[in-house]
Amino acid sequence: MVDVETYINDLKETITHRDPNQSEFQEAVFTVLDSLKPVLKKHPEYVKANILASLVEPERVIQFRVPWQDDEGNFHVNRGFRVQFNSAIGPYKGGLRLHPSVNLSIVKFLGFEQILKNSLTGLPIGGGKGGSDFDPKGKSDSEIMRFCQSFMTELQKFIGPDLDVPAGDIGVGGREIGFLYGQYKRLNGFQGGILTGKGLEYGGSLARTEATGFGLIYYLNALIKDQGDTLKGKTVKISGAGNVAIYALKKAQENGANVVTVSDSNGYVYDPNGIDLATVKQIKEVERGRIKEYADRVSTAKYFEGSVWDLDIDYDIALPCATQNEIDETQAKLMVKDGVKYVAEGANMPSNSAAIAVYKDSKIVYGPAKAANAGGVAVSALEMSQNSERLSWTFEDVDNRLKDIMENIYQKSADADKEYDLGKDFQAGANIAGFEKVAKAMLAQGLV
Ligand SMILES: NC(=O)C1=CN([C@@H]2O[C@H](COP(=O)(O)OP(=O)(O)OC[C@H]3O[C@@H](n4cnc5c(N)ncnc54)[C@H](O)[C@@H]3O)[C@@H](O)[C@H]2O)C=CC1
Ligand SMILES: O=C(O)CCC(=O)C(=O)O
Repeated sequence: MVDVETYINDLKETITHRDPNQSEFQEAVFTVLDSLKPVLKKHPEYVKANILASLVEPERVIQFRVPWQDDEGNFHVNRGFRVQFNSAIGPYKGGLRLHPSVNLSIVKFLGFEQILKNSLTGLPIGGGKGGSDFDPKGKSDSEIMRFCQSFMTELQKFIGPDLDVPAGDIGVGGREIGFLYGQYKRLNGFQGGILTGKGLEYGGSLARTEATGFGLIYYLNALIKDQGDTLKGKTVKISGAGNVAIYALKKAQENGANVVTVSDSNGYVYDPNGIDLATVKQIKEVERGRIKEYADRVSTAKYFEGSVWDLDIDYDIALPCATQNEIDETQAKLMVKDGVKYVAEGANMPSNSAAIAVYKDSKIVYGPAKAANAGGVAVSALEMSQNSERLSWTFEDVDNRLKDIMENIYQKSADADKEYDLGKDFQAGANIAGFEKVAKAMLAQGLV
C-alpha cells in the first residue's frame, strides 16, 4: 500500500491542480492533511478506503445569481453560494457570509473547516457554508431585506431541517436571519428548523447570540487552567467588533481580564483602562457605525488606522475575532516580543500558516479556530434540538451545555495531543479528534 507521505503529497497535488486559484481552501486543507499523518499511519484502513479524497471534495456546490434592486431603483446582481461539504454525521450545518470578498475559495475553506469543527462539538451536524459577495455596509434595511429575499428565493430549493441548516456569519446577524426566514416561510410554509440564529419570538435559542464569544472564553479557560494559569488579571487584545468579538469581550471581562482593544476593517481602538462594552454595543449593534466613533465617546481611548496586530504593547492573550488571515508572520513575531502567552481564535483561520509556525516555535499556547469558536455552531445545533421538540430551554440551561461542550472540545484535543505525542499541539489535536469521528462514519457508510 502507498505510504502516508506519498498519499498526502499526491492529494495536495490533485487539489492544487483542480483548483489552482483557491488559496484559502488549499491553506485550510493542507494544514489539516499534514496534521492527520499520524492517524493515517495508525489507521491504514482510511488510506485504503481513500477517505481523504472524499473529505476534501464537497458533496455538492451550489452557485446562483442574486438580483436585487436598491432604493434608487437600480438593479444589481450578486453571486450566491452554498457548499454542502459533508453529511457523514448529520445535515450540512454552517453560516452564511455577506462580504465583498466572498468567493468559492473562501466558502469552501469555511465549509471544510466546519466539518471537523462540527464533529468536535459531539453533536450530529455535518459541514456546510454559504454566502454572497454582496456588501451590506451602508445599505438600508429595505435593501438588505430585498437582497435576503432574493437570496433565499434560490437557496430555499436546496435546504431543509434535516438536509442543510444555514445560520449567520460575517454580515449576517439577527436582522438578516429574520428576512431570510420570512422569505423561506412565505414560499414553503412554517419550518421551524430551517435556519438557526432566529429571533427568540420565532424559534430562536436563548444564548445563540452570545454563544461563539462566550464559548471562546470557556474554551480559553479550559486551556489556560490546564497550563496551571488563570484568565484573571490578564491583558487581552481582541480584534473585530462584531458578534464574536462583543461577546468574547463581555465574558473575558466577567472573568477578570483587561481587554484593551477592539477593531473593524478600518482601524482599532486602544483603551489601556479597558474597553467599555456598552459603548461598543451601542456603536456596533444599535447604530451599525464605525469603531472610530468609540474614541470620540471614551476619553481614555485612542483610535488608530490599520491592523490591531501592529500595535506594540505588552499583553498576555490574543483573541482574533474578525476575519481570515488577519495575522501574518511579522505580526506573530511582534506577539512574541510583546510577551503573548496564549492565542485563541474566535474568527475562522485568522492566523496564516507562517503565523501559526511562529506560535508553535515560540511555545505560545495556541487554540485553533475550529476548536475555540465551535460554541456558535454548537448552540445552533441545540436550537435545532429545541425546534424539533418544540420547546425552549432557559438561558442557563443552554449556557451550561455550551460550557460543557467547550470544555469537552478542549479535552478531546488535549487527549489526541497526548495519544499521538504531539507536544502540546492543540491544533493537530483538534484536527485529529474532529477527523476520527467523521472518518469512522464515512467508512461505515461505504463508498461515499
Ligand atoms: N457568528 C458566529 O456565530 C461565528 C462566527 N465565526 C467567525 O468569526 C469571525 C467574525 O464573525 P462575526 O463576529 O459573526 O461577524 P460580524 O459581521 O458580526 O463582525 C465581523 C467584524 O470583523 C470586522 N472585520 C471584517 N473584516 C475585517 C478586516 N479585514 N480587518 C479587521 N476587522 C475586520 C468587522 O468590521 C466586524 O467588526 C468570522 O471569521 C466568522 O467566520 C466563527 C464561528 C461562529
Ligand atoms: O451556527 C452555525 O450554524 C454557523 C456557525 C459558523 O458559521 C461557524 O462556526 O463558522
